[in-house]
Amino acid sequence: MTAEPTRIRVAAAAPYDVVIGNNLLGELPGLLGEGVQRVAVIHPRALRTSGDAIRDDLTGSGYTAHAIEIPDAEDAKTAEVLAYCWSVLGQAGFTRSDAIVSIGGGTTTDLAGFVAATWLRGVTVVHIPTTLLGMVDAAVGGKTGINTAEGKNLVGAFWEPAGVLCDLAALETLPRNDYVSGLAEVVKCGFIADPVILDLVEKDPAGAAGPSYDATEELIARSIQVKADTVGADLRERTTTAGRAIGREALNYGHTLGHAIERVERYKWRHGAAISIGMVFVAELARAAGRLDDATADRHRAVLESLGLPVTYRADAWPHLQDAMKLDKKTRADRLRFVVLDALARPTILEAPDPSLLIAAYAEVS
Ligand SMILES: NC(=O)c1ccc[n+]([C@@H]2O[C@H](COP(=O)([O-])OP(=O)(O)OC[C@H]3O[C@@H](n4cnc5c(N)ncnc54)[C@H](O)[C@@H]3O)[C@@H](O)[C@H]2O)c1
Ligand SMILES: O=C(O)C(=O)C[C@@H](O)[C@H](O)[C@H](O)COP(=O)(O)O
Ligand SMILES: [Zn+2]
Repeated sequence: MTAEPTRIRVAAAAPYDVVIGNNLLGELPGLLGEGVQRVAVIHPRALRTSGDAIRDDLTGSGYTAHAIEIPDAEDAKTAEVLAYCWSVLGQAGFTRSDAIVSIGGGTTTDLAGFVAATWLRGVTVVHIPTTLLGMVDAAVGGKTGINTAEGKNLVGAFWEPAGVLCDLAALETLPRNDYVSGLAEVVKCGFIADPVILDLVEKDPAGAAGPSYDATEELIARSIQVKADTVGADLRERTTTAGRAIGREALNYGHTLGHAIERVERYKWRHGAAISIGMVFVAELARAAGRLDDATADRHRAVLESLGLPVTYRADAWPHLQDAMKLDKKTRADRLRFVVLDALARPTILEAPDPSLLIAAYAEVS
């Protein structure tokens, strides 16, 4: 007997489910909806076999299925790859009643989501994330986009999927480094909203660093719930600061410095590794600003290090990182804005911190 999949609803304008389980392909036609004739399956080379299996399935169900193979990892999130996808869709005659399916990690779902948002000003997309990071974060919530030389995700759109299918079997083939990178976003959800996540990781960090941990499914479901609740309350990241409450920006915890590191590394680093350092940095920043207690600040380094994630970066990179942070999406005019914690699970915004605080915080991670 197969266990029933877990379903987490995302309260978008058109609400959709994130489904967590095994063998979920049977759900795909229902998500594509009525009237779809052509489906483009966008996947990286590493997932060609899975892409082919989906196309065979779709063909068997009467669709005309096209493959669009894209480069691996961040090399997919470029204007050139976007234009290539548009040209395949154009040549295959894709209309507004046709659809896109993405299968891959967060880079694939970000790119494919943006293709769907822009083709004919928006067509249906279903995401099938195959990395931990894709399942708990990238495929959920409708942020799509690409990088430019100037910064991470600088061009994009909000475009919600019709559904997200997380087949846990995909995690079995994921390289350990990529699994651990996804755990950075899981830990992020623990710090900003659901501390039970931190308890589950701390109970057995060596076990938690792989998909066969007995709490893996709970970690995934809890993280998706945090993401679904947060985006459901602020789909377009419009709640910046209303009193102490912040909206979707909370999900950007650790990303101000993290994205800057990714740019300095010319997008060759895994996202989660950069975000890990970014979270330790903002914990130190909050501590230096007198906002966060020592125990919670120290807990960041301890939990991330216990998973094998990096917590330090090159001291000499600071000027370049500062430059990159100026183009962070939370920045307003020349005022940097950081998501920090006032306490565990109490995210807020620290606006235009004194440069001495930034230098002190960076000294702690370099
Ligand atoms: N849109 C959002 O809300 C959001 C949220 C978080 C992160 N992101 C973005 O997600 C991206 C990172 O995603 P990622 O960490 O999944 O990286 P990724 O997409 O580069 O995947 C990591 C690697 O794993 C391979 N892979 C994927 N699935 C596999 C599987 N099942 N078995 C074996 N190999 C597999 C890929 O080919 C790649 O080499 C970043 O660009 C980041 O900016 C977006
Ligand atoms: O969904 C969100 O909102 C997030 O901030 C989630 C992040 O983990 C993710 O990396 C996102 O792509 C960052 O968004 P950006 O707008 O800072 O590029
Ligand atoms: Zn992220």
